[in-house]
Amino acid sequence: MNTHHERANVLIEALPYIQRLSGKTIVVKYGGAAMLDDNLKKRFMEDITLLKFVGMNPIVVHGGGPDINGTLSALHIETKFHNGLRVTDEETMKVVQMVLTGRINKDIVAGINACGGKAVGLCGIDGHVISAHKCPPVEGVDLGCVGEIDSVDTKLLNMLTSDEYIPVIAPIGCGEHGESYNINADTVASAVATALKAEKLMFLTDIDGIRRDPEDPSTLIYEISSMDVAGMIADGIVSGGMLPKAKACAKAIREGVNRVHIINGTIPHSIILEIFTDSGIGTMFTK
Ligand SMILES: Nc1ncnc2c1ncn2[C@@H]1O[C@H](COP(=O)(O)OP(=O)(O)O)[C@@H](O)[C@H]1O
Ligand SMILES: CC(=O)N[C@@H](CCC(=O)OP(=O)(O)O)C(=O)O
Repeated sequence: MNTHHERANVLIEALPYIQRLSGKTIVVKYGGAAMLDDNLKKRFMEDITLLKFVGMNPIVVHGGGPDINGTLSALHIETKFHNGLRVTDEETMKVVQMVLTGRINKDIVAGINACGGKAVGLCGIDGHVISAHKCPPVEGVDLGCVGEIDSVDTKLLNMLTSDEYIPVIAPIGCGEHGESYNINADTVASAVATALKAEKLMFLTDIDGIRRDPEDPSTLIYEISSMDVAGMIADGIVSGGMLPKAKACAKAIREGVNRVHIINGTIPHSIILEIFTDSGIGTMFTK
């Protein structure tokens, strides 16, 4: 991009998207490789800050699975997953809460603030935003402190977004007796977007979207109906960490979120590319 004219054109092309999404809630699930690379992290913080400055209401829900694994391993605590969910005993729960609400949440908040935004970090315990109960056993496996969401209280989130703040949410839920629950961040992003009737929900991950063959980039599915997700899970096409993500996407679109996308967080400024272009990127979910 060389001339002033070309630069101005780029900004003008963004105008219809800014007009359409101004005042609208955009929930972004931040996770995977985009969270591990410093350069990508910086680009992510810039994108979120930009969305706020052009009048949208971005909300970040973050994960941190790899970071939790690293800390557990340093503490010689075994990591176990079942169906993409961490089997979370009491000891593991302490580490999960420490890593998510302590280190990761504050890193993201500080990063957005350094870009000129005003981020506020919280988890589902703060303001009792996410009420949860213990998840029943999955295929006979007791997942310990893994929670299922009962409700999302939108009051605090609306207070923040209607002002100059950007909420950054760690995926911890709160039980009725004050106990903490570990909830998959994709599930939290979906529930938050649904409760807020968000215009858009985007999942940043380490792959370009849902593929028919996870190993073959040419099999990327550009558009998928939420009705087809269960079949793809049953056929074993969607597995591992993509399981909660695909379920979360299908649920959000069925429950009224207008647009739901899985996009590749390893592409710098992937959020901007998705929002400010007609073709978008990644896998888009439809009803
Ligand atoms: N059909 C599929 N298409 C794409 N990725 C898939 C599929 N099935 C399983 N996966 C796996 O899911 C991973 C993404 O999930 P995960 O690593 O948990 O992401 P995140 O950390 O962003 O939540 C991909 O890297 C891929 O290995
Ligand atoms: C129940 C459950 O699995 N919770 C997740 C919460 C973090 C998360 O979801 O992180 P990613 O988005 O990076 O996978 C966990 O303990 O890893």
